[in-house]
Amino acid sequence: MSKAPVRVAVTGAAGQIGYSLLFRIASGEMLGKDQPVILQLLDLPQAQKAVKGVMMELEDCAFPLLAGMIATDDPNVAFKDAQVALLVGARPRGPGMERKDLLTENAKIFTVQGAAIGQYAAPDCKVLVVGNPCNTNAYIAMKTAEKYGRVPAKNFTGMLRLDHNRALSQLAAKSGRAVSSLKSLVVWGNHSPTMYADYRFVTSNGDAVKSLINDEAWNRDVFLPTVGKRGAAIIEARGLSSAASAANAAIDHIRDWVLGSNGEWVTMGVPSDGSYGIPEGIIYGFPVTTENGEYKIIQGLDIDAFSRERMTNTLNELLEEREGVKDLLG
Ligand SMILES: NC(=O)C1=CN([C@@H]2O[C@H](COP(=O)(O)OP(=O)(O)OC[C@H]3O[C@@H](n4cnc5c(N)ncnc54)[C@H](O)[C@@H]3O)[C@@H](O)[C@H]2O)C=CC1
Ligand SMILES: O=C([O-])CC(=O)C(=O)O
Repeated sequence: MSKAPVRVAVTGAAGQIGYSLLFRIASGEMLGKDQPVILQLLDLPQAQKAVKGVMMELEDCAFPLLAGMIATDDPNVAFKDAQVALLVGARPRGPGMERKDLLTENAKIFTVQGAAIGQYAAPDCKVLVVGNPCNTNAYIAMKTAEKYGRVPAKNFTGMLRLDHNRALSQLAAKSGRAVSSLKSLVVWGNHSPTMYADYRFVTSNGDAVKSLINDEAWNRDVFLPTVGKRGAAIIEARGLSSAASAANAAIDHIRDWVLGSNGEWVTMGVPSDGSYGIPEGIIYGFPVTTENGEYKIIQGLDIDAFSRERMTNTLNELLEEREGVKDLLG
């Protein structure tokens, strides 16, 4: 018997990430090749015509798994009974801006959407915030939804997977090992240049990649800045922020969360439970494994002085961002 469709809400459906994301969700790449989906597409009133155009193209693909679609400018409709919610819609940054410069402009979106999720989404809805600054936006949505006591705080996550994937590719190129052979990478903290891509535990076919590379200056002076500033480099090159790679990371994040990571570590921005001294509730990039629709933070990793300094630096930025939105959360 075929499975019941899963309702997937996607915001910013008319945007560039939306255009790279929706077709892959509808083709089964996110929730599995046997899982029908209903797409619930949210965008602003002025973007509804463009959303209709995207829906026409989705129709024209005749995806066997696409069991239905709606378009709306009303968050309460878009999130109704959603089991997965991808919060993409927000203003992207342009050249010369940092992601946190978007905070005041985008933050309000996430109080409204957090309230809609808190009231109308399925109680086990898995929420991924992509719109920047994504950690703090996820925090805002989580705190707002919390007031309704339905969707648990642990279900609100932010996207560090693009940073994780970027770091994997850089490590593969430097070590000469296949990207698929690399295990146990972590990206700690905020999705911003302060993030700490920690390659100390990475192995490739049983070999320690740090020893293979054997170049601490490369880690500090090339690897960390390249990964941290990759979003800006793409804006500089394309004139637009990354879209297909961001959509790909969103698919990876939700797929692993729902279908499991088979014991592999992946990076998710999740509300801290106090692990590694990160204050509870802060949405912070942690290494996790996922199984049966739940994530578990990897415990007991050794944190050396260099790592602690980096982890504190990115935490301090998140604390500052939290301070900046406290009035919104009342
Ligand atoms: N976390 C990550 O790794 C990444 C995050 N991003 C972020 O994703 C966001 C979207 O990027 P793009 O798709 O390139 O932008 P875009 O400008 O192409 O599309 C954004 C869409 O969101 C819609 N929108 C704006 N406010 C909305 C609201 N209140 N409700 C529903 N829809 C709304 C717009 O009408 C537009 O259709 C940006 O904030 C960008 O910075 C981008 C790349 C990676
Ligand atoms: O850099 C940006 O503004 C878009 C983004 O988050 C990324 O590409 O990592």
